[in-house]
Amino acid sequence: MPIRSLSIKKIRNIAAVSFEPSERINIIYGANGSGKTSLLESLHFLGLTRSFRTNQFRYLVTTAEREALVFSQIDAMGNGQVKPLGVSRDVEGDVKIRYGGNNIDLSELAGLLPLQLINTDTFELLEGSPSTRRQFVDWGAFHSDHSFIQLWRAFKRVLQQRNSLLKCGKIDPVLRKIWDAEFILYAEQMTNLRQRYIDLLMPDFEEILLRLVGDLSITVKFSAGWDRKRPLDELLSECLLRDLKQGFTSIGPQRADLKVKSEGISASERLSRGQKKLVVSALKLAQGALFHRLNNRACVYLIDDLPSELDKHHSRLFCEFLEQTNNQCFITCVDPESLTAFWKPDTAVAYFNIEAGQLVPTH
Ligand SMILES: Nc1ncnc2c1ncn2[C@@H]1O[C@H](COP(=O)(O)OP(=O)(O)OP(=O)(O)O)[C@@H](O)[C@H]1O
Repeated sequence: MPIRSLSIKKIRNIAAVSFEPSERINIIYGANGSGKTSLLESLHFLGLTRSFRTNQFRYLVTTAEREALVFSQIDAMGNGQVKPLGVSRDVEGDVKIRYGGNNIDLSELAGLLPLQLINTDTFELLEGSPSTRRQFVDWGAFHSDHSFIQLWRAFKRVLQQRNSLLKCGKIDPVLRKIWDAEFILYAEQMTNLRQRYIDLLMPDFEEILLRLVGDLSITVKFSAGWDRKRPLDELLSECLLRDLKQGFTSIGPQRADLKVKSEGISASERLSRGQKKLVVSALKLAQGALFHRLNNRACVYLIDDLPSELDKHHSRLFCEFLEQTNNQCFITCVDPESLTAFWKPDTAVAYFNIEAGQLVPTH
């Protein structure tokens, strides 16, 4: 199990909370405004040094305090070797990440604690901009191939350079040739990894979707950001006049997307709220299943208000699926009774009641 113990300080209404979570299922329940989502936010902060609710970090830190801190003992590789992991960040944004007594950077942290979040914002995966779906694809590409992060960084640097040349309104042909050669090299390699990841993910997604929703026709197609049937250098040349006018590169991996459709129509237009939640959850659960197969490690799932939007039958199917995975789950809800009946007696389920930022183990 990844997280053995947790200590949270100065995050929203949580002044100080320490607890030992279950290796499998943790139900955190409490009234509105009690701190359930703040607890999930604290775990998200531990894994990614930021909130999922705000881009303004100072709002995550308890009012009138200067610094948020989450400290944990984690078995990152799932091999029984437990090491301390601590993340702190002050209101100015300065971050410290310590693992096993050493400072580490954000990409090392992301590798240690693979997190999956399912909350109301996850509808964005269907309804939001392509960048949300690129993040989804890149999470998987990052965790399934170690070269992806280098390629992504190299491509970002080339794209910035190319765009700043385009912004000048004219571009030296020799210079353009040099930058385009690099652009194409990284674009192709990065896109191959993204495509390969989606190809690997689809069988898991289809299987999980069938279990969660039954016979709902959903197709997921990766779109690279340009027509891959044609050479990218040709397309870049064709788009040059337009790109010079706009001051940015209009084709390439920075425009990649996932097209999710039901019966040929955009899933965001066609599906009900509950169906959307189940489709997004199936995508995220598929990522966890594939991650486990490729890395022999579990993910940490943060699921805010699991029962919302779902009827009892689908909540049960969701819980039954979670129960059969190896993931460590932190699930919030208002009423614990809405989830108690779903677990087998031998599943390690821990219940915690949160009241005004104070956590008490129950059951
Ligand atoms: N920076 C902050 N400092 C102190 N308290 C805060 C801060 N930000 C938010 N709060 C308060 O923290 C409390 C916990 O909010 P949270 O969203 O975690 O509740 P919740 O249990 O998830 O509620 P709900 O069921 O309504 O979603 C709220 O009362 C909120 O007003």
